[in-house]
Amino acid sequence: MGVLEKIADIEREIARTQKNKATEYHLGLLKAKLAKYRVQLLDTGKAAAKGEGFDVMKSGDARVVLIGFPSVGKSTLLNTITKTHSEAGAYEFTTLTCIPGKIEYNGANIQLLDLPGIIEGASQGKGRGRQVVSVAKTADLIMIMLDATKSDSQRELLEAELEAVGIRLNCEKPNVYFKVKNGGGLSFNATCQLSTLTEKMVQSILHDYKIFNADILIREDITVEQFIDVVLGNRRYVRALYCYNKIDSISLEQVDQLARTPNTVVISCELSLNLDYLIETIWKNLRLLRVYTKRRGEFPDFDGGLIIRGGSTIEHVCHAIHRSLVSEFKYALVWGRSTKHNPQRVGLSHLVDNEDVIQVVKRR
Ligand SMILES: Nc1nc2c(ncn2[C@@H]2O[C@H](COP(=O)(O)OP(=O)(O)OP(=O)(O)O)[C@@H](O)[C@H]2O)c(=O)[nH]1
Ligand SMILES: [K+]
Ligand SMILES: [Mg+2]
Repeated sequence: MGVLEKIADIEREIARTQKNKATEYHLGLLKAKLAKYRVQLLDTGKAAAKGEGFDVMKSGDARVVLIGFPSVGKSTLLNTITKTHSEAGAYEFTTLTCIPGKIEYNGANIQLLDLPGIIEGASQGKGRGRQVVSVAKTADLIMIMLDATKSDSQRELLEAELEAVGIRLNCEKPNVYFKVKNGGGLSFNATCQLSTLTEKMVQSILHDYKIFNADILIREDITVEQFIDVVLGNRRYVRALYCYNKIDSISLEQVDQLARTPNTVVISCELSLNLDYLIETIWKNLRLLRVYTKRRGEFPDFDGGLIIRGGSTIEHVCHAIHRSLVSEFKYALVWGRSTKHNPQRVGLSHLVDNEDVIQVVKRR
């Protein structure tokens, strides 16, 4: 009998078994068996050819990726906060590919990706682990979804899997200038006190990587690991939000404690608890800005607006309006948080802020 038939058999048996105290144990065994076969399905790639179903096109203003162990409620969340349907079930590995959904908030379209659950060893390729973590690398925000009823070790295990593929969560790229050259030896400088890293360590690390000529300028107190990250260069620095689901099944005290953890939101998909706050927090973590443009003598359209990344300038805004606008740009008038007085006349390099109103004046 093939894996698919075995799965179908067990699913049938689960369906016809009445749920009660006496059958609880039997059902538990069936679900465990089902999960085992579904992992086999993932490993052998029978569910989909290698990588198939994981190359979802980026769309919208930003991408949020759901990462978590099986059955924490990732698909249920997608079903609850987007119009897309992704199969959810009480057994592990219900989801086998990448399912995209869309959150509309504050005028922005945010892509939300549901993925198979990952297990310990995912980064080494267990289950669909490798594909899942490589999708995580493309995220603007990783949502680490956890089951509030399970032990907190799940959180560290997930972090370790993401670390192992070069994802760095909630930290900035180290402020280091590093450039490999063709000759001239190693030139090492630091603009600050270093508490662990020394010139000698840097030399021996670089020798290990067969780098003998390079300029190194360290601008902040970093660790050895951070320096190795800089040398390897293929690290992704991604923001992460921790989301504990199923708070309907734990005590109020426990909810309260989890909710106080940094970068954390507690929810219940089943009872629709705190979902608005989750979406608001996603928006904040993405650091997107909404700005409004207006023509001379007219009011801005506050229902429209442009969605841009935090840290954007007037030049970025011009590009978002029209490709050729920068070449015709004379100055811009800005009303809002980014200005000292309203309106303020600014140039292309002016940093905009959320809810700014912008009027671009062209050269004639
Ligand atoms: N009590 C409770 N159960 C929930 C909640 N959200 C989801 N569930 C249940 O958790 C189980 C797993 O849900 P899924 O959405 O399939 O979980 P998943 O993380 O997508 O699972 P995989 O795709 O298998 O990795 C289902 O039986 C859901 O009904 C919740 O807020 N509270
Ligand atoms: K599931
Ligand atoms: Mg799922």
